[in-house]
Parts: sequence; C-alpha cells; structure tokens
Amino acid sequence: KIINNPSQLGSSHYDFVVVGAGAAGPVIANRLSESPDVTVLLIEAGVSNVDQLLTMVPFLAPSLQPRSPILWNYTTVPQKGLNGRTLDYSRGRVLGGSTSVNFLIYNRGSDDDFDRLASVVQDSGWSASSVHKYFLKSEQFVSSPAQAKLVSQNADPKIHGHGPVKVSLPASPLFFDSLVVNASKSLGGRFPFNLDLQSGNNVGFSRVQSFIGLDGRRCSSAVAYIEPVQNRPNLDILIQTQVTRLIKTGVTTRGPAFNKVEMASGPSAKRFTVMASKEVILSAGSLNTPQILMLSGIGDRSALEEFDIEPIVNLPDVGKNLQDHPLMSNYFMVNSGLSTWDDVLRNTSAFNSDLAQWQSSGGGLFANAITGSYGFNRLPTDSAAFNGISDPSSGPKSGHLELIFHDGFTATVDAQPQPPKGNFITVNTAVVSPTSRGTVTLVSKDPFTFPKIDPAFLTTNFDILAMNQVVKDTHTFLSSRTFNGLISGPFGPVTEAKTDAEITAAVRDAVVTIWHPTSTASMSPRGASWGVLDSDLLVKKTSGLRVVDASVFPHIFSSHPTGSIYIIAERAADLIKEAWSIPVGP
Ligand SMILES: Cc1cc2nc3c(=O)[nH]c(=O)nc-3n(C[C@H](O)[C@H](O)[C@H](O)COP(=O)(O)OP(=O)(O)OC[C@H]3O[C@@H](n4cnc5c(N)ncnc54)[C@H](O)[C@@H]3O)c2cc1C
Repeated sequence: KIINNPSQLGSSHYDFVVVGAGAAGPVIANRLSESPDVTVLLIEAGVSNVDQLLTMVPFLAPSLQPRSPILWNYTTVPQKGLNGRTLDYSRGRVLGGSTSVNFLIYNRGSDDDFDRLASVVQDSGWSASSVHKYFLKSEQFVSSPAQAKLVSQNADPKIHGHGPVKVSLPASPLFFDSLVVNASKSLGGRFPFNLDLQSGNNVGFSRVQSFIGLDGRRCSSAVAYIEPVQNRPNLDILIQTQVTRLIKTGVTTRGPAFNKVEMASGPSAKRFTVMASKEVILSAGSLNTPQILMLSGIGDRSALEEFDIEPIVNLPDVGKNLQDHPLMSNYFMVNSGLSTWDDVLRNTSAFNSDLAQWQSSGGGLFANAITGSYGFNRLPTDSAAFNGISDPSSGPKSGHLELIFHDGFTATVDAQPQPPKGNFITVNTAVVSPTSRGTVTLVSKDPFTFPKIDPAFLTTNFDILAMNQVVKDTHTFLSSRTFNGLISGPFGPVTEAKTDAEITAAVRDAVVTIWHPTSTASMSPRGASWGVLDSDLLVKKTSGLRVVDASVFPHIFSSHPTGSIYIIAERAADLIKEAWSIPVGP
C-alpha cells in the first residue's frame, strides 16, 4: 500500500528497505515482494505519479523542464568547458523517479557495453549473453493491428521480451521520421539503417521505440513495476519522505553494517528510523545515492571530516567518475513541403484539440514522444579525436555519436524561445562515449542541502572534437537527396557555423545535458582498490548495503540508460534473492 508519512508506517522493521522509486527501486521492490514471506519497504522522496497529467502524456514530457514541483531542480556548478555556464540538471522526484519525467526513448544497451562491463568488473554474470534473460524479463514490445505495416518495416518484435515495461513505435507516425529512415537507407556507410536497436547492435538509424503502452500513456517504472503490485500485503510504499542517512548498526566480518535508515518528510520535520533486518538497497540515482553514502560516513575520509561527518568507511571513489552525454540542438528551417508540429505548439486551439484527442482515445500526436527517429554512429576511424587516446567506446556495436530527429523546434533542450513563425526541424546531437569525468560532492552535512554537481562537460579534447564531428554529420545526413527541397537553411549559431573554430565556439555555447548521469558509485572487481561496489553491487567494506541504480556503471553506456538500468535491477533482484535463499522465479 501507499503511505504518505513515516508516522503512518505499520512497522519499524522490514526484511528489505529500498531507497528511491526511480528506474531501479521499483524493480527491486516488486521482485523481492514476489515472495510472500519477505517484507519490503520502498521509500520515495517525491509524490505519487497518479493524476500527474504531464507524466502521462508522452508528447508533453518536455513541459516539465527545466523546473517543476516533481523535479529535484538541481543546477550544476559553472562548467569550464561551456564558457562558465551553469545548467539545469533535472532528476524526477515522484514515484517512478526520472522514468516518470524522461523523454521516453528506449534502448537496452549494446552487447559491447555489457561485455565491457563484465570484463572491467571481472564478473561474467554481467556479459551480454548472461543478462539477455533479464532484458527479456523486463520489457515487452506492443503494437496495434493498425501498426502492422509500420512494425514490419521498423522493428523486430521477435527479439523482444515478455516483461512489464511496454515499449512501442509511434502511435501517429510522422512523415519526417520516414524520411530519416529512408535517408539512412540511401546513405549507408557511417549512417546505416538498423531495423531494431534492441538487437544488441546499437549502431545505426531507426524509428524510436518509446516507453509507451497501447493506451497511449507513458509506461514508467511506477506504471510497470509498482501499480500492479502496490496492494501486496508484504510491500509498503512510503512517499513524500526523504532518506537523510543510514546508521551503523554493528560490525561484521565484511565491515560495518548499515541496517538502520533515517528519514524525514521535510527539513524541519521529525526524523524517523526503520530497520532492514536483511539489506538496505540504495536506488536514489547517480546524484542522491553518493550523497546518502557520504552523509552516512561512507566516502573520502578527508572530505567527510571537512563537513564534520564521522568517516566510518573510507571509499574515496564515492561521488567520483560522474559521466553524462553532452547534448546540443541543431536547428534548420524547412519549407512548406514539410508540415511540422510548430503549428500545434503555437496555436492554442490546435494544442487543446490534440490534448482532447489523447484524453478521449489515448491517440493522436500527443501519444507520440517528441522524437520518432534517431541514430547512433561511429567516428571516422581516422578522426583526430582518437589522437593520443584509445577508442573510448566499448566496441563496434556501440556508437560514439548520436543524432535525434525532431519534427519541429524543440525549444525545451536549450531553452531557446520558439521563433514566432516558420517551420523547423531540430536534430539533437550527443557524444555517447564521452571521456570527461565529473563529481558529486557535499556542500553541507544537512541532507536537505543540494550536493555540488559538476559533470565537467567538454573538458577533454575527445569530447569537443566528437561534438564537432556530429555537427558536421548532421549536415551530411540532411544533405541526403531524400531531403531535397525540404530543408531551406540553417538556423542559429550552431548550424550556421562553418569553420572548425566557429563550430567549437558555438558548441561550447550550446551544449547542455541529456540528463544521463551515471557511474558515481561504480562497480569494480572484488578486492580492487578503486570503485565503490563489488560486482554483486554490495558496497565494499560494508555489510547489508547494496546500490542498484545508474550509479553502478563503471563506464556510461552508449545509449539511453533506462532500459539497461532495468536489466541491471532485474539481475540485482536475483542476486539478492540468492544471497538470502529466497526462491528465484523464472
Ligand atoms: C528530462 C530527462 C529526460 C531523459 N530522457 C531519457 C530517455 O529518453 N530515455 C532514457 O532511457 N533515459 C532518459 N533519461 C534518464 C533516465 O530517466 C535515468 O537515467 C534513469 O531514470 C535513472 O534511474 P535511477 O534509478 O538511477 O534514478 P532515478 O530514476 O532518477 O530515480 C531516483 C529516485 O530516488 C528518489 N530519491 C532520491 N534521493 C532520495 C532520498 N534521499 N530519499 C528518498 N528517495 C530519494 C528520487 O526522488 C527518484 O524518484 C532522462 C532523464 C531526464 C531527467
């Protein structure tokens, strides 16, 4: 059941306490509570997702940006690589976490990304072939009979799974996206067509599969993993409650145990505690998980002492190694041959009519995510970006770059105002194998003070050269004869830039986040002196404490992360069950 205040908890003891109901937490809570003998408490700082219209209507996801009551409303420190700009750095603060507010693009991660993970942490259980069953267990491709032709040309349903997360092609396919697919088919080479990016090969151009069910509604982790089980008698879901720290409860042969969780419903509210007799699982995301660890005395000893926090476990890598994909908008004007959604966004009656259509039937433009086509590609093999470094991608099935196509002016990414007239397309471009590394650090021992977030965007030569290349790739892609006569010209400094120096200058002014922070509590081999977790996700040198969320990846995956986090969480649930002799299901 859902509980709104810690004072209403029926018990102060559970077998497992899961902190954070984002992508990972609900998977763990759902799978552990499958066993009726096990009691589980899931604690979420944010409110319920029910009745939050903007979390449900796929097309309106960007309206939550850059600030909203259901976001944490974080800001980065000034970014040296971005001419000192600070960036809004959204995370969801609601049941479903960032899966309730994200832009719905589904990827499961490339085989190479999983194989590199297995190799780096020396655990074959994370290899692509080993986790394949968890991919199948987590997701399910859905389509309506009316989509039969679209599906046959743009997806491979037989490679998909049977899990609770529903993924689908656009309910209202747009002409522009069919042009993107045709352009990749005709260009080939560095821009190949890929029928289904969930094949394990994540290089190529394709229609987007999105986290949307046949009802036209976002399928977040809350919808997929919480709603169906929220009335289980052995599962309590406590919302509007922030975990403030974990408390040491003893010492075992592995190290200190942290089985007590402290929490409060606000900065001045009474603090409550709850005990996890078996384990605490931190799933608070890549920014809040390291913050909670540090507040609990787990982190870099000297950094903790600076804030008068007793260092209990010296793990200097907590909060280090922050990685994210830099993202930027490339705008182009289009002529009347292409009708774009700009007209809907500017016209209140058209907007209201599309919303009414979604509300009555779950269909129409608003049942689409804001992108219908995209692609990942590799840098040219002779790119100067590789000078002096080894290829940062995990292998040939992983891209270095990404191009995301939008049939309109997506003013949401870099907060450019939508021009008052004209029709546009936007190509959002990203570097998906970045080499910049940032940090999450404390600024106070007060859990309600935001941590200091420094993604350190574009602080390496590789990242800046790769970003330059993807701008040029965008021009090359759009010069395909498929677009003949449709694109009338560049719009804005990024696409108007001509020389490398002009492109670099425009890039530094334009790059923002794609909101994919990872790797701040990274796995490493058992016994390694670096990293925060062993490969079974247990926090090193501690007992009874695991991390399961986007923090755990030593290297950011070269794709949109939610699908791969579901896979990690599904395997983590089995690891936890095995550790406590709880029957593992199919
Ligand atoms: C605007 C935006 C667009 C994105 N677009 C995409 C996309 O199109 N495709 C994709 O795959 N990914 C996308 N992402 C990224 C993706 O959503 C995240 O990578 C993923 O949700 C991370 O999962 P997580 O479990 O690590 O953390 P989160 O999903 O962020 O969940 C963490 C949860 O923990 C809760 N929490 C934090 N601290 C505490 C505390 N102290 N006490 C209690 N609860 C706490 C938070 O409120 C939150 O609910 C996007 C993200 C954003 C913000």
